[in-house]
Amino acid sequence: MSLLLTLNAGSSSIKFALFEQRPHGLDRLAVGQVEGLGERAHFCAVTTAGERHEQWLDGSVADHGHALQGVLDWLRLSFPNREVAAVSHRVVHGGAEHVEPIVIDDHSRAQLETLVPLAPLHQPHNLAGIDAARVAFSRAPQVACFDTSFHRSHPFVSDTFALPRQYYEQGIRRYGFHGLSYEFISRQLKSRHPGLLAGRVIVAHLGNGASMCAMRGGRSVASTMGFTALDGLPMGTRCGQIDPGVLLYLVSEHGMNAQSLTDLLYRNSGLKGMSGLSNDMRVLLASDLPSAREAVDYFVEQCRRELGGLAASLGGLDALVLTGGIGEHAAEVRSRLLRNMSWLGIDFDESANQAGAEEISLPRSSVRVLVLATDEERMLAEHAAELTALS
Ligand SMILES: Nc1ncnc2c1ncn2[C@@H]1O[C@H](COP(=O)(O)OP(=O)(O)O)[C@@H](O)[C@H]1O
Ligand SMILES: CC(=O)OP(=O)(O)O
Ligand SMILES: [Mg+2]
Repeated sequence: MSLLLTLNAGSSSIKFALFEQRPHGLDRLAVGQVEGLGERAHFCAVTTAGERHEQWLDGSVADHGHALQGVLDWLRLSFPNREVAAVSHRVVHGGAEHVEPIVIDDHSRAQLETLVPLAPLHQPHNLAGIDAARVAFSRAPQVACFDTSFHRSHPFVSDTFALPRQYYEQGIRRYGFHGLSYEFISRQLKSRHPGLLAGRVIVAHLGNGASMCAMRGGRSVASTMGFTALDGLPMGTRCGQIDPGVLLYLVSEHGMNAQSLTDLLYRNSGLKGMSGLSNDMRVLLASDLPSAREAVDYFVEQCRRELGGLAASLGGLDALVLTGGIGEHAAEVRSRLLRNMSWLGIDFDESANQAGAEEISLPRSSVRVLVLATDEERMLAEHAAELTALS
């Protein structure tokens, strides 16, 4: 049976998962990650059978190539004589063109490079992962799955900014991101809660990157993220929605340029910038620092505003799904987000919320509130299986 490898490459880490194509579907064989790229890299993989493999990788400054060599070595050791039939990559930006996954060739690889300025925190690393995988797994097709594709169903009003039309034509649009996560949740609704799929649903993907997606009939009709993955909700290190006048002011009065603004808005803002402590929600919730409390307050406030805005855009709400690291695990954040929302039809059950139940709305709530685990890796594998079966 063929193996599929999925890669989600970030600036300092590569997360991976290994799947096997079986007649009944895809079985996950292992998950792992290589952390500390650019410094001393650490490899860790755990098989579904429970075997754990950890090691420090050789090489003074380990890069994406070293990391994938580590994956290759582990594969040879743990799954001898098994060939990887395809490698599936999460690529954050696909622009206006890519409405579905593709098998990468030289032409598409070059085209994806032009989108680096639109996703500086992700795209360069996604492409470095692809380049390294083309070397490490030279016989396997490389599949790119885009975070933006799921949102290409946006109507024009959710896809544009209020700029002269020529900018829209030039590609300055609200693309939206976290599409693999939303697609997975949409498929989960279809299989587990089919009655909800046709309705008006908001999915909140609250992780280190955070966004919300308004869906109708399981398709995206609006998202809080825009041209880049900076807009909308505040995130671990990103600012979220900001008055563009602030940026003009920082350029004209503080002498900031594109590079210093990129560092400020992508790497040093959000929960980390506001708290001066950490980008990690767990650390902030456990802290007594007033700045940590303010950062969480701001996060919750912006989530509530966007929730109300997207519900208005949908003309009402049938279900809210919470997912991502914070959405799935931070009961306190969920509780603060859902409190005093009866006006929107949300009445939640605090004990079900604290207990980690899948459904946390009360029977009288006209909006059903679900906590569902997302799985971007499985979505990557499913796309690669579908695409390579066709080619
Ligand atoms: N038990 C928890 N309580 C509160 N926050 C949590 C918990 N587990 C994870 N998180 C938060 O989830 C965020 C990471 O989300 P995740 O979706 O894993 O991010 P990534 O985008 O890196 O995949 C971090 O802010 C982390 O603190
Ligand atoms: C698009 C995005 O923000 O991704 P992540 O959550 O992985 O940072
Ligand atoms: Mg994420």
